[in-house]
Amino acid sequence: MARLDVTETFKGICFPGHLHTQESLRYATEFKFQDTDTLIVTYPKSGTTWMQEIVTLISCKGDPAKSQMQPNWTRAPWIEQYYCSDVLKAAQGPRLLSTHLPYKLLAPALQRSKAKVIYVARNPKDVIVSYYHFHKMANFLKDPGTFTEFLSTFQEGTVYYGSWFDHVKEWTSNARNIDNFLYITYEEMWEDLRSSLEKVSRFLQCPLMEDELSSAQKSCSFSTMKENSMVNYTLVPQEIMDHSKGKFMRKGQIGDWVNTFSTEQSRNFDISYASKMADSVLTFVWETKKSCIDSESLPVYNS
Ligand SMILES: Nc1ncnc2c1ncn2[C@@H]1O[C@H](COP(=O)(O)OS(=O)(=O)O)[C@@H](OP(=O)(O)O)[C@H]1O
Repeated sequence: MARLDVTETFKGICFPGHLHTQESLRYATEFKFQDTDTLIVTYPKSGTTWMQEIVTLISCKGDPAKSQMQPNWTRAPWIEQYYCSDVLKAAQGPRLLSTHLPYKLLAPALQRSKAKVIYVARNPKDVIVSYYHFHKMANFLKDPGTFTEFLSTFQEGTVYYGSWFDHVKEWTSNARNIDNFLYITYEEMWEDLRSSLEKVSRFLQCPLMEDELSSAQKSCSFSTMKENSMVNYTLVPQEIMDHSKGKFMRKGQIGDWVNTFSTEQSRNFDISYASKMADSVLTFVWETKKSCIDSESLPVYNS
């Protein structure tokens, strides 16, 4: 199967050619979800790997040995990536799946099942900074140029996987069309990991005992995951991800965008955010545990 070339798109969106083919993207849009599936949905750099680890640890009752048996990309494969169908042939029991695809590409397939969906969102300014650094260390992504250039491409929505604005708006505003939908933010997980683990375990109907919860919390902390080769991508060859240029588990912070954005870039982004999100029924408040409030006020970012 031919990998996508640099200029090739699928339904108007570009994807990293190293991981995608036209067939793999079609496979995802026609995916046969099972009612027992759990699907983690994220825009890139929003906490995908973290949630993959959290769900794995919840399903193995906090046992770190079990969660360290396989790398995250086979434990919770991205359904749009070319190797997914092979990985799933060997899958046993309820499946944990991941996707960065926008809602409109997955809706028909998803609505035919009662699969559980966990949507993780993150402050877009932190997403942009994380995404920018990822482009610099992942050799299979095109050169992002300067931060100013990348910021402008991100705002135009011509980055890999398309517009962040459309992704968040479409998934959250269509949540009611999905039977089992959990919305959670990176910031919420960061501020209170234990409560977030409890929230996800309740959603998965897989309650944890106190000691299991403590063990899971330790294993999915940033410091533990940074050293865990099953999630930190150090198993990936250097020609694909060059860890001498930057780490996949980079900073794991909230509000760190202030160290990269200039005051003017931040102000311009706020204006662009306000106009692009104006038609959303939701306002995303990143600094509180509330996932959404009324649509009147501007977003509040962590600073
Ligand atoms: N446990 C934990 N705690 C806090 N932060 C964490 C954790 N695990 C992953 N991360 C951070 O998540 C960022 C990577 O996001 P994704 O996993 O969504 O990336 S990807 O889309 O799968 O490439 C990336 O963020 P940045 O550090 O800001 O670059 C990771 O460091």
